[in-house]
Amino acid sequence: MLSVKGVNQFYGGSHTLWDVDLDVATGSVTCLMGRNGMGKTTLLRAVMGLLPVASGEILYEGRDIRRIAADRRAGMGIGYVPQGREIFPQLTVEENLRLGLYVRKSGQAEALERVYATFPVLKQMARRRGGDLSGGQQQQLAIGRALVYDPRLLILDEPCEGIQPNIVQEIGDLILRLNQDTGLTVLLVEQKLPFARRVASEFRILDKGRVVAQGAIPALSDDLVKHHLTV
Ligand SMILES: Nc1ncnc2c1ncn2[C@@H]1O[C@H](COP(=O)(O)OP(=O)(O)OP(=O)(O)O)[C@@H](O)[C@H]1O
Repeated sequence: MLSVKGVNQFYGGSHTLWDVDLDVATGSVTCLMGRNGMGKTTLLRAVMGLLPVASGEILYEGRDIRRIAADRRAGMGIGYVPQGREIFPQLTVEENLRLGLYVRKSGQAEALERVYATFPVLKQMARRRGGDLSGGQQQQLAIGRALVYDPRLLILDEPCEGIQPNIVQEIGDLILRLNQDTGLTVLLVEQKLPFARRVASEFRILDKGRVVAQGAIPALSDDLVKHHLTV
Protein backbone atom coordinates (compact mmCIF):
# COMPACT_ATOMS: atom_id res chain seq x y z
CA MET A 1 0.00 0.00 0.00
CA LEU A 2 2.81 2.35 0.98
CA SER A 3 6.33 1.98 -0.31
CA VAL A 4 9.11 4.37 0.62
CA LYS A 5 12.25 3.82 -1.43
CA GLY A 6 15.71 5.26 -0.89
CA VAL A 7 14.49 8.39 0.89
CA ASN A 8 17.04 10.93 2.12
CA GLN A 9 16.03 13.99 4.10
CA PHE A 10 17.99 16.91 5.51
CA TYR A 11 17.23 19.64 8.04
CA GLY A 12 19.59 22.30 6.66
CA GLY A 13 22.99 20.62 6.70
CA SER A 14 21.90 17.83 9.01
CA HIS A 15 21.29 14.51 7.21
CA THR A 16 18.33 12.97 9.06
CA LEU A 17 17.00 10.09 6.92
CA TRP A 18 19.53 7.88 5.10
CA ASP A 19 18.34 5.79 2.13
CA VAL A 20 15.22 4.75 3.98
CA ASP A 21 13.14 1.92 2.52
CA LEU A 22 9.83 1.18 4.22
CA ASP A 23 7.05 -1.07 2.96
CA VAL A 24 3.63 -1.13 4.57
CA ALA A 25 1.51 -4.00 3.25
CA THR A 26 -2.23 -3.59 2.75
CA GLY A 27 -4.07 -4.84 5.84
CA SER A 28 -1.03 -4.73 8.12
CA VAL A 29 -0.44 -2.81 11.33
CA THR A 30 3.17 -1.70 11.03
CA CYS A 31 4.97 -0.22 14.01
CA LEU A 32 7.87 2.12 13.38
CA MET A 33 10.17 1.98 16.39
CA GLY A 34 13.40 3.56 17.55
CA ARG A 35 14.83 5.68 20.32
CA ASN A 36 14.16 9.40 20.57
CA GLY A 37 15.53 11.53 17.76
CA MET A 38 16.10 8.65 15.31
CA GLY A 39 13.88 10.11 12.56
CA LYS A 40 10.49 8.44 13.08
CA THR A 41 8.41 11.63 13.09
CA THR A 42 10.48 13.02 10.22
CA LEU A 43 9.66 9.94 8.13
CA LEU A 44 5.93 10.16 8.87
CA ARG A 45 5.89 13.88 8.05
CA ALA A 46 7.69 13.18 4.78
CA VAL A 47 5.08 10.55 3.89
CA MET A 48 2.34 13.09 4.63
CA GLY A 49 4.00 15.77 2.50
CA LEU A 50 4.64 18.05 5.47
CA LEU A 51 8.40 17.92 4.85
CA PRO A 52 10.22 17.78 1.51
CA VAL A 53 12.62 14.92 0.83
CA ALA A 54 15.92 15.36 -0.99
CA SER A 55 15.74 12.08 -2.93
CA GLY A 56 13.88 8.79 -3.16
CA GLU A 57 10.31 7.75 -3.92
CA ILE A 58 7.14 7.63 -1.85
CA LEU A 59 4.59 5.37 -3.53
CA TYR A 60 1.03 5.12 -2.25
CA GLU A 61 -1.13 2.49 -3.94
CA GLY A 62 1.52 2.40 -6.66
CA ARG A 63 1.55 6.13 -7.35
CA ASP A 64 4.46 8.46 -6.57
CA ILE A 65 2.95 11.10 -4.29
CA ARG A 66 6.00 13.27 -3.66
CA ARG A 67 4.63 16.18 -5.67
CA ILE A 68 1.11 15.93 -4.25
CA ALA A 69 0.26 18.53 -1.57
CA ALA A 70 -0.37 17.31 1.99
CA ASP A 71 -4.10 18.11 2.00
CA ARG A 72 -4.59 16.22 -1.28
CA ARG A 73 -2.83 13.20 0.24
CA ALA A 74 -5.56 13.19 2.88
CA GLY A 75 -8.16 13.18 0.12
CA MET A 76 -6.41 10.17 -1.43
CA GLY A 77 -7.15 8.16 1.72
CA ILE A 78 -4.19 8.77 4.02
CA GLY A 79 -5.27 9.77 7.53
CA TYR A 80 -2.72 11.35 9.87
CA VAL A 81 -2.77 11.77 13.63
CA PRO A 82 0.28 13.88 14.51
CA GLN A 83 2.41 13.61 17.62
CA GLY A 84 0.93 15.80 20.35
CA ARG A 85 -2.50 15.48 18.65
CA GLU A 86 -2.68 19.09 17.39
CA ILE A 87 -6.35 19.57 18.03
CA PHE A 88 -7.66 23.14 18.19
CA PRO A 89 -8.21 23.89 21.89
CA GLN A 90 -10.51 26.89 21.34
CA LEU A 91 -12.81 25.09 18.90
CA THR A 92 -15.52 22.69 20.04
CA VAL A 93 -15.18 18.95 19.59
CA GLU A 94 -17.63 19.06 16.69
CA GLU A 95 -15.83 21.98 15.04
CA ASN A 96 -12.56 20.03 15.29
CA LEU A 97 -14.22 17.04 13.62
CA ARG A 98 -15.73 19.23 10.90
CA LEU A 99 -12.23 20.41 9.99
CA GLY A 100 -11.52 16.84 8.90
CA LEU A 101 -14.73 16.73 6.86
CA TYR A 102 -13.83 19.37 4.32
CA VAL A 103 -11.97 16.84 2.16
CA ARG A 104 -15.20 14.82 1.72
CA LYS A 105 -17.42 15.74 -1.18
CA SER A 106 -20.47 13.90 0.19
CA GLY A 107 -21.75 11.92 3.15
CA GLN A 108 -20.52 14.40 5.72
CA ALA A 109 -23.34 13.93 8.24
CA GLU A 110 -23.06 10.13 8.04
CA ALA A 111 -19.28 10.30 8.49
CA LEU A 112 -19.72 12.43 11.60
CA GLU A 113 -22.28 10.00 13.04
CA ARG A 114 -19.93 7.06 12.38
CA VAL A 115 -17.18 8.81 14.36
CA TYR A 116 -19.64 9.51 17.19
CA ALA A 117 -20.66 5.83 17.16
CA THR A 118 -16.98 4.84 17.42
CA PHE A 119 -16.30 7.39 20.19
CA PRO A 120 -19.51 7.97 22.19
CA VAL A 121 -17.59 10.25 24.56
CA LEU A 122 -17.04 12.71 21.69
CA LYS A 123 -20.77 12.87 21.07
CA GLN A 124 -21.41 13.60 24.74
CA MET A 125 -18.80 16.36 24.59
CA ALA A 126 -19.61 17.68 21.10
CA ARG A 127 -20.14 21.27 22.30
CA ARG A 128 -17.22 21.37 24.74
CA ARG A 129 -14.00 23.02 23.72
CA GLY A 130 -11.22 20.69 22.59
CA GLY A 131 -8.90 22.19 25.18
CA ASP A 132 -11.25 21.13 28.01
CA LEU A 133 -10.92 17.41 27.17
CA SER A 134 -8.59 15.00 28.97
CA GLY A 135 -5.46 13.79 27.15
CA GLY A 136 -7.12 10.50 26.26
CA GLN A 137 -10.27 12.23 24.97
CA GLN A 138 -8.12 14.60 22.89
CA GLN A 139 -6.36 11.59 21.37
CA GLN A 140 -9.74 10.08 20.49
CA LEU A 141 -10.73 13.42 18.94
CA ALA A 142 -7.52 13.51 16.88
CA ILE A 143 -8.14 9.94 15.66
CA GLY A 144 -11.82 10.76 15.01
CA ARG A 145 -10.80 13.79 12.93
CA ALA A 146 -8.64 11.51 10.76
CA LEU A 147 -11.38 8.87 10.45
CA VAL A 148 -14.08 11.24 9.17
CA TYR A 149 -12.67 11.02 5.67
CA ASP A 150 -12.56 7.20 5.61
CA PRO A 151 -8.83 6.69 5.17
CA ARG A 152 -7.49 3.42 3.81
CA LEU A 153 -4.14 4.07 5.50
CA LEU A 154 -4.08 5.57 9.00
CA ILE A 155 -0.78 7.01 10.26
CA LEU A 156 -0.46 7.62 14.00
CA ASP A 157 2.52 9.26 15.69
CA GLU A 158 2.84 8.04 19.30
CA PRO A 159 -0.89 7.72 19.99
CA CYS A 160 -0.30 6.61 23.59
CA GLU A 161 2.05 9.39 24.64
CA GLY A 162 0.91 11.03 27.85
CA ILE A 163 -2.37 9.18 28.31
CA GLN A 164 -3.70 6.97 31.09
CA PRO A 165 -3.26 3.17 30.92
CA ASN A 166 -6.99 2.42 30.55
CA ILE A 167 -7.21 4.73 27.53
CA VAL A 168 -4.04 3.18 26.09
CA GLN A 169 -5.89 -0.14 26.27
CA GLU A 170 -8.92 1.39 24.53
CA ILE A 171 -6.80 2.89 21.75
CA GLY A 172 -5.15 -0.49 21.21
CA ASP A 173 -8.60 -2.14 21.03
CA LEU A 174 -9.73 0.51 18.55
CA ILE A 175 -6.74 0.06 16.23
CA LEU A 176 -7.23 -3.71 16.24
CA ARG A 177 -10.96 -3.35 15.60
CA LEU A 178 -10.50 -0.90 12.72
CA ASN A 179 -7.85 -3.14 11.20
CA GLN A 180 -9.79 -6.38 11.58
CA ASP A 181 -13.35 -5.15 10.89
CA THR A 182 -12.76 -2.57 8.18
CA GLY A 183 -9.40 -3.67 6.76
CA LEU A 184 -7.80 -0.33 7.60
CA THR A 185 -4.01 -0.42 7.12
CA VAL A 186 -2.13 1.24 9.98
CA LEU A 187 1.36 2.71 10.28
CA LEU A 188 2.19 3.90 13.77
CA VAL A 189 5.13 5.15 15.75
CA GLU A 190 5.07 3.71 19.24
CA GLN A 191 7.77 3.40 21.87
CA LYS A 192 5.78 1.26 24.31
CA LEU A 193 6.83 -2.34 23.64
CA PRO A 194 3.82 -4.18 25.12
CA PHE A 195 1.50 -1.97 23.06
CA ALA A 196 3.50 -2.54 19.87
CA ARG A 197 3.61 -6.29 20.47
CA ARG A 198 -0.13 -6.43 21.11
CA VAL A 199 -1.32 -4.24 18.24
CA ALA A 200 1.23 -4.53 15.42
CA SER A 201 1.73 -7.32 12.91
CA GLU A 202 5.01 -5.87 11.59
CA PHE A 203 7.85 -3.78 12.99
CA ARG A 204 10.53 -1.55 11.48
CA ILE A 205 13.35 -0.07 13.57
CA LEU A 206 15.03 3.23 12.75
CA ASP A 207 18.44 3.94 14.24
CA LYS A 208 20.13 7.27 13.41
CA GLY A 209 17.92 7.71 10.38
CA ARG A 210 18.47 4.24 8.90
CA VAL A 211 16.23 1.18 8.90
CA VAL A 212 18.31 -1.35 10.84
CA ALA A 213 15.79 -4.15 11.47
CA GLN A 214 12.37 -5.23 10.26
CA GLY A 215 10.07 -8.21 10.21
CA ALA A 216 6.91 -9.74 11.56
CA ILE A 217 6.29 -8.78 15.18
CA PRO A 218 7.20 -12.22 16.67
CA ALA A 219 10.72 -11.62 15.25
CA LEU A 220 11.16 -8.54 17.48
CA SER A 221 13.70 -10.27 19.73
CA ASP A 222 15.03 -9.20 23.11
CA ASP A 223 18.38 -8.74 21.40
CA LEU A 224 16.96 -6.21 18.90
CA VAL A 225 15.18 -4.43 21.74
CA LYS A 226 18.43 -4.22 23.72
CA HIS A 227 20.50 -2.97 20.79
CA HIS A 228 18.11 -0.46 19.25
CA LEU A 229 15.29 0.39 21.64
CA THR A 230 16.29 0.41 25.29
CA VAL A 231 17.87 3.61 26.53
N1 LIG B 1 12.46 21.04 12.49
C1 LIG B 1 13.66 20.51 12.71
N2 LIG B 1 14.80 21.18 12.41
C2 LIG B 1 16.01 20.64 12.63
N3 LIG B 1 16.21 19.40 13.15
C3 LIG B 1 15.14 18.69 13.47
C4 LIG B 1 13.80 19.19 13.28
N4 LIG B 1 12.91 18.25 13.70
C5 LIG B 1 13.67 17.21 14.13
N5 LIG B 1 14.99 17.47 14.00
C6 LIG B 1 16.09 16.56 14.35
O1 LIG B 1 16.01 15.44 13.48
C7 LIG B 1 16.30 14.23 14.18
C8 LIG B 1 15.11 13.28 14.05
O2 LIG B 1 13.99 13.82 14.76
P1 LIG B 1 12.56 13.12 14.79
O3 LIG B 1 11.64 14.02 15.53
O4 LIG B 1 12.19 12.69 13.44
O5 LIG B 1 12.90 11.84 15.66
P2 LIG B 1 11.93 10.80 16.36
O6 LIG B 1 12.57 9.45 16.14
O7 LIG B 1 10.55 10.99 15.91
O8 LIG B 1 12.08 11.17 17.88
P3 LIG B 1 10.98 11.38 19.06
O9 LIG B 1 10.62 10.02 19.49
O10 LIG B 1 11.76 12.13 20.07
O11 LIG B 1 9.84 12.16 18.47
C9 LIG B 1 16.62 14.64 15.61
O12 LIG B 1 18.00 14.74 15.73
C10 LIG B 1 15.97 16.00 15.75
O13 LIG B 1 16.65 16.79 16.68
